[in-house]
Amino acid sequence: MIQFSKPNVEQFFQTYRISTFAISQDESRLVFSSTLNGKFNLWAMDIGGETGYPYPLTYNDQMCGFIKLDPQGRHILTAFDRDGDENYQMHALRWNGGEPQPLFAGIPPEEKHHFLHLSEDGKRIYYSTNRENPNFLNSRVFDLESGEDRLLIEGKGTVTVICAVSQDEKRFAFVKEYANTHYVSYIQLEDGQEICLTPSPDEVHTSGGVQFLDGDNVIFATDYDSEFAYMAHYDIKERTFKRLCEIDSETVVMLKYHKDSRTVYIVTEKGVQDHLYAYALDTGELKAIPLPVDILEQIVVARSGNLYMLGRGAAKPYNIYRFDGSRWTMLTQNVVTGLTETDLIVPEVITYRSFDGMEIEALLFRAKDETANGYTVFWPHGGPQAAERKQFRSMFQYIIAEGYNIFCPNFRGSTGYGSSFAKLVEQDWGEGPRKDCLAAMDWLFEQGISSRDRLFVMGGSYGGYMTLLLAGRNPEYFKAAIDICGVSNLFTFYHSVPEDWKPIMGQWLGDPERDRERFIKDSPITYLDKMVNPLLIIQGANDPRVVKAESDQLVEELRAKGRDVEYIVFDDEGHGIMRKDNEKIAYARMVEFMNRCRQAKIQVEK
Ligand SMILES: CC(=O)N[C@@H](C)C(=O)N[C@@H](C)C(=O)N[C@@H](C)C(=O)O
Repeated sequence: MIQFSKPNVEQFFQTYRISTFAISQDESRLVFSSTLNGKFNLWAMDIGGETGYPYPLTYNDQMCGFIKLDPQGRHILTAFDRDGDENYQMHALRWNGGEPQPLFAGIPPEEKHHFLHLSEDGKRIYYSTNRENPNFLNSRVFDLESGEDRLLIEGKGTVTVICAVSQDEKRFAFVKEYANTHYVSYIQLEDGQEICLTPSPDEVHTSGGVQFLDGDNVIFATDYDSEFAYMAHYDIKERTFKRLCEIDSETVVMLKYHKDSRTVYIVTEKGVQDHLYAYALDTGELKAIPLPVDILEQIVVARSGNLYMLGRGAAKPYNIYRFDGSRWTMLTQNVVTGLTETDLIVPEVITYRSFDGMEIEALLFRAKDETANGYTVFWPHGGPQAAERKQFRSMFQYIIAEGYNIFCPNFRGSTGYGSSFAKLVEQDWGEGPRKDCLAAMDWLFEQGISSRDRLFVMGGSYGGYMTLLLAGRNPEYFKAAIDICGVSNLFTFYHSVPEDWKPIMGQWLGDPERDRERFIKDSPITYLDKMVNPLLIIQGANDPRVVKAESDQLVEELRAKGRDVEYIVFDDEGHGIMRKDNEKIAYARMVEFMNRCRQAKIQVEK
């Protein structure tokens, strides 16, 4: 029989990313933002038949923040940033695409818009912006016909964002954010009165995802007085709060209401996987809907009741699906060219005990016997209040096909394991989570999966920070490390984050004056002398979250000491690597770097 050679980096990157999508009101047209031609652009597919063929709508090669189709099919509303700077600015496009037209003329490059809602008649856009209020944001309504742009909600005290609009556009919901684990939703009434949706705004809790059932009733997700967020109801007339639907050990992360059938679609997260349910408002019946993916990124409920979903799985790239009440149809055929799902690796979900007895969940991807090289890549995730989940990553599948195992611990601070667990990283970036990583490495050694000579550490953003901190404090545990846009210095990071993150920095990370000693202890740059393992550092020049200076300062210091540091900067990237040509360069360099380090004799004191 013909023997095919093993897949190379090219093959894994024939898949594309999809970041968001929209469906036309008559469900004949799907518009999505994707790297189908290598860089993010908008694409359309006519899906009146069972499937369609994608055709391009833009050629500006930029990420978009949202897509909204005019209900009468006159135009498309969207927002683009510039090469990863995350300053998404609203634009309109002709229905059949072309050159995007800015909605606001002459605005500065640092202005950004978060779209929320387009009125039923397609005339008014509700959005939040940093214009005139860079730290706390303002929410406004822009009239597309008259050009009037009116202030609705002024952000005061902390970041404040509009999150729902009643059907008659007289009442608005907005959310005040104090931390990733503390945000509170309110309703603004016609007379300007503000009503908190939970019994006490002073209790630390989350409440968000508000949906108006009608002018007087809203549903939302909250963890008020609970470890896991549930669906709650608020009656504005009666001023009453009620728990409506709780699902054991699952966190409600998204709600979508379908008015005609009085059904709420509930998305929950539980550890490394998502779940979907249909909840009947009139009977309280809750039905699980089996999913064709592990992770749900976005759902849209059409007027007909059809569900559209963007999702991915451990061995399934991003795809958009339609659910007609009985079966899912994959509308975008995004697969790894030439491979089947059985050629790809799905992870085992394992648990291990950490230094203080806490149980930690982790994903273990094992390379196939025929390709395994005996080495393992240890991947601390970003966020830090995110989790590594069963989400397709071309990079992972490529590295595994090259023979490496990958291990991803959901250390304390990860989401999906309850509110208290997520809070454990707050103001403790470098101690508890790092010790969870060391306990995971010890577990890998005890199980015979890896050893100190056969382990690499690699991560992005907070994961890059943890990689660098481990390299500085515990270099004897592994051979070499790869940092992708990681924080190197908590003092400079604190001052360089986007202006609208500043109100939450104290709760999230701490205060550089009050917590000076801890900032020094938890900054990787404090440990230059011990940072002796070879390092590969990758950075986007336009990253607004972890700015390039974070990588520059570390590279400069280490090179001055004569250390083995490779440094790659992508001029057209922001926080992470999004463009396919850059992905191929970066991931091929990672594998080359690890292959080189495997051969080299590296002396780290054990
Ligand atoms: C609400 C919000 O945006 N909070 C931010 C402070 C936040 O948590 N951002 C993270 C998603 C993030 O970008 N963190 C970096 C450091 C990362 O690890 O990716």
